[in-house]
Amino acid sequence: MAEEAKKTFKRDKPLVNIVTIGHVDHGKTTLTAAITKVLADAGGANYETYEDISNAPEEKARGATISVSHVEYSTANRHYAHTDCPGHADIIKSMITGASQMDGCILVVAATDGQMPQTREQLLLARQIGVEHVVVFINKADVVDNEELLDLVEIDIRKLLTEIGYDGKNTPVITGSASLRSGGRGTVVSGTLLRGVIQTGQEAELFGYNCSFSSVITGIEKLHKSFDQAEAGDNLGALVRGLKTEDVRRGMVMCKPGSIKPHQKVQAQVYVLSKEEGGRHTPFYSNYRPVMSSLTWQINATLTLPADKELAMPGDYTSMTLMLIYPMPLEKFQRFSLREGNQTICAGVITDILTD
Ligand SMILES: Nc1nc2c(ncn2[C@@H]2O[C@H](COP(=O)(O)OP(=O)(O)OP(=O)(O)O)[C@@H](O)[C@H]2O)c(=O)[nH]1
Ligand SMILES: [Mg+2]
Repeated sequence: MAEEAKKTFKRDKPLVNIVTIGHVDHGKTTLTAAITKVLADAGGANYETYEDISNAPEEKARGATISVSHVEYSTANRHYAHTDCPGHADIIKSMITGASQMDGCILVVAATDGQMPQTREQLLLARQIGVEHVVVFINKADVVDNEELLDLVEIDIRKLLTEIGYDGKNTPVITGSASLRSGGRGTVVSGTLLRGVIQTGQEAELFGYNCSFSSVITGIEKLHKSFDQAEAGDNLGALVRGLKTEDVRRGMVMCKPGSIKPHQKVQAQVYVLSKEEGGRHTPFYSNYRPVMSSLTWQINATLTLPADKELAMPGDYTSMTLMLIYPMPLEKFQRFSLREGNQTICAGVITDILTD
């Protein structure tokens, strides 16, 4: 199929030779497959699966045996011949012995590891053999929920690029997840199943932040394997149809349609952490506006103390009303905390849902 596909491409655009480089297991082949998938949906490629690419034949080039795969695709302005090799040794061999001069490389760096010795070595070689252009893809962002860590990886790579002689400041750096490319099939949402059972084929609703979407679960993945069903307690990725990546936001809840509703105003019982427990040193009053954090969301909420309570002291136990800036997934008996900067100042539980 790949051979046939190549014949159908018109050579009416400039041809660019590129190669994926990066440390072992950082996701070069997954990204290569993802690019063909996304461009296949746009009409510029034939989708080549991870297996198509990784089972590519060995090749003899200038005396060395290299396990190498070539894929081709087109964008609006260019036609690409993309080389992907497994592991450090094959990448090095292919860059040195390969028949065509590489115009550019995609440096894949897993956010979970950051820069590794082979990242540096391959980038240095790319520079030495005259590869002019580099695009960095910081991969596996789906398993890093710390924005600062992603920033650090980016800063570190820019530093490395500059050190090696590339324009580290202006090199395009893209952060994402090659394995969660959604291209047409839907979007993968990840999280923990809190209760019940889900099965593929079931309808689901996603909501939060004043948005709500109806969808169908078309796939369930746990530890990189596919399943038809998942149970409470499972950490999973669910492929949901018809949603775009930008529709989904951390903190949203996916549930059986109508089973949980968003609410904006609640009554709660709250324990105000004492100074010794890391809480505030001073009291707070009604109309105070901390960040409310529950499940996986965090948003601002305005609190109102009971009429007979002028202030809440560290160490107090009090009821309060909370008005959130958006309706969010909230249920009676749900736990939450109130924060101020990085500091937890109250721990609470919802005792009632209120309507205005
Ligand atoms: N969580 C997560 N896993 C990923 C992502 N991309 C790739 N992986 C996983 O990382 C592992 C390695 O991915 P590959 O694409 O084989 O990595 P590679 O860089 O081609 O590895 P070599 O060819 O052996 O050097 C696989 O188990 C992938 O499923 C991602 O975006 N997120
Ligand atoms: Mg590979």
